[in-house]
Amino acid sequence: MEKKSNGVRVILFPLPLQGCINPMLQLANILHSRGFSITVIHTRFNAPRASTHPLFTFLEIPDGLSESQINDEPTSNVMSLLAQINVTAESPFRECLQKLLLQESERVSCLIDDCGWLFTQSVAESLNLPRLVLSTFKATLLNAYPILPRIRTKGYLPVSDSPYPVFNNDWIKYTEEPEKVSCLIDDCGWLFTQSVAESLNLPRLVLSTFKATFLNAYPILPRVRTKGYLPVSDSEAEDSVPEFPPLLKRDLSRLFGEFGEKLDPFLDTIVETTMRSSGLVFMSCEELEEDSLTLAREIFKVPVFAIGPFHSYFSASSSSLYRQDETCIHWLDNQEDKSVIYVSLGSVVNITESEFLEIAWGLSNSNQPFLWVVRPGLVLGSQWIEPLPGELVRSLEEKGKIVKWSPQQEVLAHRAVGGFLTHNGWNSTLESICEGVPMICLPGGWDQMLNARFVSDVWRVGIHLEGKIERKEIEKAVRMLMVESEGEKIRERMNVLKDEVGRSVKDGGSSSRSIEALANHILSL
Ligand SMILES: Cc1cn([C@H]2C[C@H](O)[C@@H](COP(=O)(O)OP(=O)(O)O[C@H]3O[C@H](CO)[C@@H](O)[C@H](O)[C@H]3O)O2)c(=O)[nH]c1=O
Ligand SMILES: C[C@@H](CO)CCNc1ncnc2nc[nH]c12
Repeated sequence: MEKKSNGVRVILFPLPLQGCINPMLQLANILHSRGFSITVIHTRFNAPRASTHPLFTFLEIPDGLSESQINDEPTSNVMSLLAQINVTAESPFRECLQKLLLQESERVSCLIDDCGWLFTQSVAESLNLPRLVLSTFKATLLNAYPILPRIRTKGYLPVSDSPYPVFNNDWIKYTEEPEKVSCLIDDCGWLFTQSVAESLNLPRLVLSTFKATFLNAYPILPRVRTKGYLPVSDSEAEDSVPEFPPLLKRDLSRLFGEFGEKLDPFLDTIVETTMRSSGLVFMSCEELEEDSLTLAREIFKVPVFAIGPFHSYFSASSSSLYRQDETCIHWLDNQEDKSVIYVSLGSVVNITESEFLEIAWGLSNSNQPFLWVVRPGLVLGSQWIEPLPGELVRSLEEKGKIVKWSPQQEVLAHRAVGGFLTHNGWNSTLESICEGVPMICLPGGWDQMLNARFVSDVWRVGIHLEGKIERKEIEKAVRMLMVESEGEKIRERMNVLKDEVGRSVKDGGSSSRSIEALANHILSL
């Protein structure tokens, strides 16, 4: 897939959340494999690890967050963090981008080097750089170069073969400078980037890290909130939201959380700036949501590219912000095929202590082996797993393994994993589909509510817990998915979906074609 540099640089600016950094770096890998050079501008908070991406240039900007916010990892209270950083990161971002574009305008005009260098002309030509030669000899001598070989062989002298020196071309990388910065691609959660890009005359593309169906709902979410569906009565809980299928009314309160009308100006800005952008990129594909992608074109009236999921080519684990506990892979190696339920609620969802205990008892009682990511800070008011009583820890350790952070994609790809109890963040949902792992859905809020509905009600590749974090329900769902015949049917449907999505990223598949179109679009900007 690797292509020669095309002399065009793209600037990426992820939101500083694990769930947003992963798709942005996936996009970076995809574009780099098509010949684009990549610069990633990022905040100090949740800075991606540059060392795992040596081919990209990373530029850090200050973000105005306090030391305690930066060190209080992992992220909690996403909405307020985003509200704050969307104010404080604006001018550092503008300055950084301005400086970058200024450098670009200082073009390198030519190379002047000594006539004694043998390789510089071809190097310069291959990079389209004019070359001038400096002779440090009297012109008479250089003039004689064409005839010197003839003089030497004329028989005036006895001569030995002179070996040619070997030159190392490694340092020619310096000429990567005269390239064009073609556009900015940043997260749909940034509110100020469209205006900054416009003021600098730089085209901007938007990356949605959500399913297209969810971004499509932004224009109507304020109306859905005020429509009077909330609070939802028991008799209406199962009804679908007419404006927003396949969402159910019972999903609405968790979707909006405590933010209410404070969300409206964000949603307005995002819709309006996306419409002014030069294009919209989704980490998604036609096979998963053809209708929503068509609708996105109608709503936002910009070119839309669905370019994923490319997880099988570029693992999301490489952009992990936290140290991954590799011992889980060894542990999985000792488990039977498709016997393990993997449990993870992503990087931002929080649960209460009692919910935590219910999950623990549910897993323990299910009698299935499990691998459970308990992120430090997952349980409100606790550092890590202290709320678990000692006897429970011991019984958990017999059957399962608890880690702080896993190499999730490798885990999902492991032959021993047969199910995923997930919060249905869009990344986790896609990774699970790519590896053909059926799910148990426990969404925490926001887009997760919608993703879970698709998994359980539309694609029917998972079991929905319907928010019941109760030991009996969890035990029942785990056994249903992992050992009962119902689980077998779900697994079969998941294998079909996995294959469809897998075809999309192969040569000629819809995502591959869409990447081609995106690359051409960027080159035309
Ligand atoms: C807990 C854990 C996570 N991960 C990786 C897997 C995923 O690529 C990524 C988590 O992304 P998501 O599954 O989308 O979840 P999350 O961090 O909640 O993501 C946020 O951003 C997502 C994309 O905007 C949203 O869909 C979610 O609702 C939002 O909360 O981190 C690991 O590699 N190891 C881990 O142990
Ligand atoms: C439901 C809450 C956690 O309890 C996560 C919402 N997650 C998010 N909320 C808003 N913008 C986001 N961009 C990426 N993720 C985002």
